[in-house]
Amino acid sequence: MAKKTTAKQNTNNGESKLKGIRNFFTGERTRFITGLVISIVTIYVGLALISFFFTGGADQSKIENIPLSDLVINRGAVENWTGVRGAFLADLLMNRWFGISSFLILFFLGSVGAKLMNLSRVSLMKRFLFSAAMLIWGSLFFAFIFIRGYEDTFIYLGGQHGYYLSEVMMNNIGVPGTILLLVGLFLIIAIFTSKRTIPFLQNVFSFGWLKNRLKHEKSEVQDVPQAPQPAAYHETMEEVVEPDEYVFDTETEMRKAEVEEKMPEEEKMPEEKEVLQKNDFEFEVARGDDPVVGTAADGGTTFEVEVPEDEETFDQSQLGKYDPRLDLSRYVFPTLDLLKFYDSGNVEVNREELEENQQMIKQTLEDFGINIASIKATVGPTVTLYEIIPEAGVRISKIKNLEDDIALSLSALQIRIIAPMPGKGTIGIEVPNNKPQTVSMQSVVASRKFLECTYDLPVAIGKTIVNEVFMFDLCKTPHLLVAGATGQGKSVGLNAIITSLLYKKHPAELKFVMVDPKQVEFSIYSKIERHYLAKLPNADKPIVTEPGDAVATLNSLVIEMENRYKLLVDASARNIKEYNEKFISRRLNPEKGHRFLPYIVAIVDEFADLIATSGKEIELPISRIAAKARAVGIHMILATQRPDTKVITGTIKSNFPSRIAFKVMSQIDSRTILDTPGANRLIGKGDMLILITGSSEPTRVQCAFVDTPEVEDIVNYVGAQVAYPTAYLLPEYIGEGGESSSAGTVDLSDRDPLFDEAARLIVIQQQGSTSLIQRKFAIGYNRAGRLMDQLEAAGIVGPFEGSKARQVLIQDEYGLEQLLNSLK
Ligand SMILES: Nc1ncnc2c1ncn2[C@@H]1O[C@H](COP(=O)(O)OP(=O)(O)OP(=O)(O)O)[C@@H](O)[C@H]1O
Repeated sequence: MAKKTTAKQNTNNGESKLKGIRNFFTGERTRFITGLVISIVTIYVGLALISFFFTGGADQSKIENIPLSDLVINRGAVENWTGVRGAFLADLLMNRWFGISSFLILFFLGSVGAKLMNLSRVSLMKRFLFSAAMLIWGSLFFAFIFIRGYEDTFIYLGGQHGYYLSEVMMNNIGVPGTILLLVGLFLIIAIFTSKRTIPFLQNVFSFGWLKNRLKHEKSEVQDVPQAPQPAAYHETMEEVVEPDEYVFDTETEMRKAEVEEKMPEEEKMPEEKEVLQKNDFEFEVARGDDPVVGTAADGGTTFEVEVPEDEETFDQSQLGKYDPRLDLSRYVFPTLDLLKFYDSGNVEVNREELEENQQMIKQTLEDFGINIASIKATVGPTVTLYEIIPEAGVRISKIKNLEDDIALSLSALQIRIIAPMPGKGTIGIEVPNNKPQTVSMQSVVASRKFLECTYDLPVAIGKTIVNEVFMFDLCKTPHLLVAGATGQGKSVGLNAIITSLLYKKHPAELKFVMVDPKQVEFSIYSKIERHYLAKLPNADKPIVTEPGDAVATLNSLVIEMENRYKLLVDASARNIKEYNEKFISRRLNPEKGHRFLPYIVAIVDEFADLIATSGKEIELPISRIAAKARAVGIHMILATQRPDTKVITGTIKSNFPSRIAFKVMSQIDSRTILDTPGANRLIGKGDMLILITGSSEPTRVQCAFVDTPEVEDIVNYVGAQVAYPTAYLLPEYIGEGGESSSAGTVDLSDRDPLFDEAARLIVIQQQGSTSLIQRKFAIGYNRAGRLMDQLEAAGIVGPFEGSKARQVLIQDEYGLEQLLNSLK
């Protein structure tokens, strides 16, 4: 047995070493260094090639037909700037291989270096195919052009490769055949390289350019007086229409189309023939494959006017794909070394503990008259699952009732019985390990499962009982309710969710709305305001901490949701993914308000406090977002310490099918969150039950641990990089009373008319409660909240204290009247 354990440990050690080696080679640092080395080598070879043009002749006799080993001994004798190795390499590449096309090898190597250093995001496969094709073509081309001069020069511009190839071609298909082959190959390469090639060729082959020129000349010769045109129209046309140098360009076409649209109706009358003639070529281009359509007889009505109006026909795909990351194209994702490594990724197995526990479980059950047919243990990071098969005839409910007895016999704080295990035909007993292991965020973020996942909003939150990384797609969840008693790992869990997303999503693709009434949980993320946060236009802080601002922000999110729906309908897209795909392929017109839509994840911490202070006012936007926002990429995470039914109401529950429960104090709380007991039997410290929409049973997961210094390192890393000019601005929300939402400072010179009355009420009642003001004066929450802010600014009440009423700082009416007088 001992041998077996040692063997297993050895295997584990071996695996973790292998993992370490793999991590080393795939790590950010290694990639960067490799990229740097490749770039330096590229520059060196580039210098060798350039030098070859000047020194190749002198070096020729010294290096030709001499092996490199002999040359190295003869160090220093060559003139090439890069020494004997450079001279040899340049001679090899230039003369013996591909000639001057060899620079394309450097082009590809440079691209590899830049990609590894994260300086560019080109597709290496495309670069490789382009470089390889042009290398062969270029070599053949230069050899063919300069074939006569080969004997008289030290430099073979096409290299020996091109020289032999062009000789073979000329012998087989003759000079004209070789020229045609070269032209054909060049055009094929150009077609694969640029989307503009085909329209360009269509224009050339249909002699469109010639017709344009003729028309242009004709109109000049006829010298027909120009119809009066609006200045703007005239100027723009001159800028856009250059028939002589005409190249197909959809962007230009669109601009022309707009100009046409701006034209007053009478400007388009048939008598202004020259205008139409001037525009004739536009129809031709719009239907490049059908030159007949573009005659003046068509009346010049179709393309220019219709395209901008009909979203379906808007198509700028010739411009290539829109890159949403372009603004922050240098953005570098946080590296894995910012996270701490707490565990080896492997669970340590304590055989003695396992056997002892098995024995005790068996014994306890036997004491209650339950015999077991078999027992099997699966060791997780913090909990071990013992699966038992009782002998025939045992009632399951009987075992379920023994939770406390088994816990007592195992001296365990909490055990959880799952009877029966879904889909397994066994009964599971989860027992906490004596030595629980911390699951580091590093181990889940660096896992292959996470790195290779293709979820839209991937969250790797921890490890299951079988030590597998547990992941879910927030897009599918689509909203999440997180609950757990204080100190059981809720904040760490929220940070783990945010961290996962930061490791996978570019700032262009994701924005967070953070609501944090405790004021301490999310303040750390302020540093990434201009990268990842969304806020109200006039909010001075990116993290929402005041209930009034929370109401305004969530209502603004509802407006954002509605706006996004309008865009989706306009684009005939069913969801944000389809919409963004259309936008990226430039089939949506930005001038009609279309834009790339980032996902928005709204995280509301201490939701219970907000419900206590704002009640329906906050519940309403939350319910609307939860019910509808999924399709437009807005997802919500609600977290609360107090999972009672007043907070997690039926409406909230029905809209949040996915839930996470950390340890809670009672079975009732567990039922409130998960609809089943069990969360009360968790062991804390990140131990949780996750119910993801679609699954009937919650999964037990040990939450990954991410410490505040780690989060700090990540936000510092992100925050130090180039950012957008501002946070993502949500639409302005006009609150009750017609005032716009504001999180700015309070102006006491502009007090609410009810200010004095409200102050008296608060001081007489000695209760700093917003809802009291609301009730007494029959006003909405927003106005009451603003009044409370003014009372705070005047020093009548203390600061916001979560669910508790504010402290009243003025003890009697006399003191208050004095203060009110001083404000006048
Ligand atoms: N996943 C985890 N792994 C290991 N330890 C954890 C984990 N999560 C939390 N802990 C421990 O529990 C402590 C409390 O966690 P956390 O601050 O997340 O609790 P909380 O539920 O947010 O509490 P509160 O609601 O009072 O803010 C942490 O400081 C840490 O020591």
